[in-house]
Amino acid sequence: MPAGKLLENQTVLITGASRGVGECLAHCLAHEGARLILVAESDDGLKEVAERCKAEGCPGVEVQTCDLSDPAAVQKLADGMKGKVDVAIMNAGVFAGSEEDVLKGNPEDWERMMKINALAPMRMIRTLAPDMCSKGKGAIVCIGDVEAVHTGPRHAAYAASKYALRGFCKSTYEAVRGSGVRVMTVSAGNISGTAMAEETGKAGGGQGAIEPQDVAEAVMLSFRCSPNCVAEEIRLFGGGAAKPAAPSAEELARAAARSRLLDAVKDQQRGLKTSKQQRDEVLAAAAELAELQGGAATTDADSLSATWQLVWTTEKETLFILENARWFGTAAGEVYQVIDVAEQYLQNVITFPLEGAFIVDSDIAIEGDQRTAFKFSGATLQLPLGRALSLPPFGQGWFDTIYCDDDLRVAQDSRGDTLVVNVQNVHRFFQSNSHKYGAIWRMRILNNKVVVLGDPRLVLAVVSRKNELQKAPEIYDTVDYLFSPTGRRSFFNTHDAEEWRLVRKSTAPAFSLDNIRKAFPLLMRTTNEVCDVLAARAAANGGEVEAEVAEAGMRITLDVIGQTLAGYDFHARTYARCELLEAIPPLLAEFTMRSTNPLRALLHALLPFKQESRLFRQRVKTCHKWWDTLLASVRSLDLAAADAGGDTSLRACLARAPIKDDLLRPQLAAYLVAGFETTAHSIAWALYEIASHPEVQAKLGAELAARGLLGPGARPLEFSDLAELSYLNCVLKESMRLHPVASSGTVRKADKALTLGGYRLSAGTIIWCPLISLLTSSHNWERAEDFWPERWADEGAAAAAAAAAQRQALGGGDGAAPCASAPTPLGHAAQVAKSYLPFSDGPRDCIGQNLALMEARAVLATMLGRFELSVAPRMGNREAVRGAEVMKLTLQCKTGIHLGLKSRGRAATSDSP
Ligand code: HEM
Repeated sequence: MPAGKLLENQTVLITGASRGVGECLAHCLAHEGARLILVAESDDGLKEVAERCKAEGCPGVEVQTCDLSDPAAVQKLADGMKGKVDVAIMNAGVFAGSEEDVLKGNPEDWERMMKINALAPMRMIRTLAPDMCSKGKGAIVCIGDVEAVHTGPRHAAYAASKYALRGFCKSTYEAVRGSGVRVMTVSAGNISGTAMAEETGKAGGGQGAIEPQDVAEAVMLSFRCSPNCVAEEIRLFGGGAAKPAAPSAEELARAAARSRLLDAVKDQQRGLKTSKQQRDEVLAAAAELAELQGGAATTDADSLSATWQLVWTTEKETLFILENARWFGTAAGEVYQVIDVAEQYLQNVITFPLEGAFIVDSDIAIEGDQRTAFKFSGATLQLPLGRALSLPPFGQGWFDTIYCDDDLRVAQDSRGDTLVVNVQNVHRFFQSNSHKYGAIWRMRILNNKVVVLGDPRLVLAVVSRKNELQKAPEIYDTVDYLFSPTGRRSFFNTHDAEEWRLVRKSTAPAFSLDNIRKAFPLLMRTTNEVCDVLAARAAANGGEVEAEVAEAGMRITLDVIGQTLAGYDFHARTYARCELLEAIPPLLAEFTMRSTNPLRALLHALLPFKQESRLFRQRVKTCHKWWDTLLASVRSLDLAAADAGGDTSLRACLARAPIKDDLLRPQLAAYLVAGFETTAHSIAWALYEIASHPEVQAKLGAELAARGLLGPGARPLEFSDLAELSYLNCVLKESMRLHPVASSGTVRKADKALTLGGYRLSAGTIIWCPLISLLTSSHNWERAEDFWPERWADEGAAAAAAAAAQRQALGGGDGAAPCASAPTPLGHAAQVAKSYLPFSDGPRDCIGQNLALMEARAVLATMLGRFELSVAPRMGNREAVRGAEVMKLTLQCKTGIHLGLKSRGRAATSDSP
């Protein structure tokens, strides 16, 4: 065990340790190196907690059962602990009876509560406190309730028992003060998942609920307190975190008007193909949007400064150039407006691919809430081969920003023209350029020459074993610092082919279908627990609730990867606060931006005190702390036992790999990062598509019903069902095509000169293979932009063959990759099917694809079996959802994927809410 843990060599007793706060405490304390004595009324669940603590590296765990309502049993327990424990945490408590008021309560229930909640801990303290005082050290913590601080008309006897405990603790605190022994009460209200919450019908939390993990963290805080001071009481109330507010009527109206505007400009080629009627529709939608914004200030540095891309305009000069670029021997590319308010600078750019551009520079000055004045300061016509023609400045004017949000801006200028611009995502940039320029095209990132591929055959040639091109350090090195404080690289981003081979080979057995299948029971438990939480919320809300399903997916996949990778349980499925879930998404967003703008790293280094820089450092530090936790957990595995039992889990494979800690740490980080977000967002996009297509949902419902997997009386999903749910597999496959979470694909570097697609590439060229270009281009697919699951299912022989192949892949354990055996597309040649590469291809393809597909299929089947889905109004229409796409290493929806979940009435399937 690494030195320096908070409770190293200390023995801690926890009562009520089989669940809830007691269980969370056990995990926290195990991490801090404590030996544990876990007590509960029965064995139920207690041994499992003990096993998990051992797996997390706890140096010693003992379990004891004790009926705390029996004074003799309590005294026996207390006597046995004398001289043995350094810390005693009195956590067990009951809420007996009902919520009735004092006039209707049952005295027998009162007696039970007094015995367990007050008299048992009092007896324990009476025995243990003097013993600790004689040693001059120790700590006693009682888990109380805020009902003993603020009492209402109900729960009278329960409150009385907690008052008694609080009083006894406070008095003991005074009595032992100065002896070196600490006594503290943690009073918490409405802890979700506790006996009280369950018995009062609040299981699963609700508004103002506190998670067991929150209480455990408060207790841990007291151990971290300086020895110079003592905490007497900590009171915890729910409602600290802002509850996601339901969208207001104004927000919904704005979202609808925004969608109308985007719909109106669609297919109009930036204004080149606009009829008079369409023009009036666009202007009316823009005016409506401006009015709904209520004249709120739209012109400030934050909202204006960005690189905006033209969506639609009435400006004649711009439309003239776009229409007639071919007269100058070129094609018109994109039109950008680059605004930097701090530098008082605006640049209008019309690109002429591949290397030309017409650039007009202006000085700007903000003149009011909406008005920005500009004055042209120069113009340049940039021609291929580095030639440029300077033109003189020629005028001035102003524009009013009538509407502006994070991604969309509408402006009207001094000549009466209207301009609709948006912020473009990097994946859509790749997609649209590949569509326009075809199989292979060039771009630059700072000084780097980049060649982008949109043809599946070229991509396959680049990623194949034959070429074995290494990943481009210019792009992948940005994540080094996240994966390891010392900059050691993982096999995901290493430049060292030998190191990659070693780790890939050592861990490959963990991803065989036979091995993945062993994680199925864990996956189902985790999925059902998350569904239980959502179902409890729906029940408390009349049967239906709005949920953010990407988060639900991440809570499932994080717990699964934590257990398979390191035998570590994050408990994310309980909806407890989870540091990694908070830290990783914004970090991945930052690293994605760094890969196309390396100057960001420099900015963070130059301005270390900016809030953005501080947050970045803090989050990276949090991740580094967790990598250490995972490392300790992997190293605590009993390898001899694992070898004897033929354990080929990822944890065992990594523990066995002949690598030292400094190299193992980044592998754990890479596996964790690659292994949960990707799958969760794929699940969320598929659920979105299902919710958006009622006919698809109905067909899926019928498929599940036919197998007894739908609604209240459904049987549990089994592993063998996954291969048989052929329509569900088509839906997932199509959704992963249309929303490829690994849109950026893979980026390689030519180590020597090579010929590709007839072009000679010099050594050092970066070769970018954005998978989105393969997966969504109309060069490769019929109805490329449509969600069309049926493309994967032929009614006749092809479907039967595909299902058989799939059965073999997921059930047969022959090691074949499931994507290779999934249905083939309708009406396309096999060669076109090669465009379907959501997991990349070749020796550096996704090692986790079997796990990912099993997870996605099982979660979709379970959620659909338990809920009917609808798209929440706050999502807006498809155009709005597309506008909210964002690449944060994975492709996701900026605002989350909010769906209405209507419970199908199945009872909870897990013990804990
Ligand atoms: C739907 C979910 C997933 C998708 C779409 C996906 C996609 C990909 C893609 C496209 C690559 C190649 C990246 C590159 O070349 O830069 C990749 C690599 C990788 N993936 Fe996944 N992945 C998914 C889930 C997972 C899971 C669940 C795990 C782990 C348990 C995982 C672990 C990895 C690792 C370690 C690599 C690097 C392999 C190497 O370089 O040899 N992925 N993934």
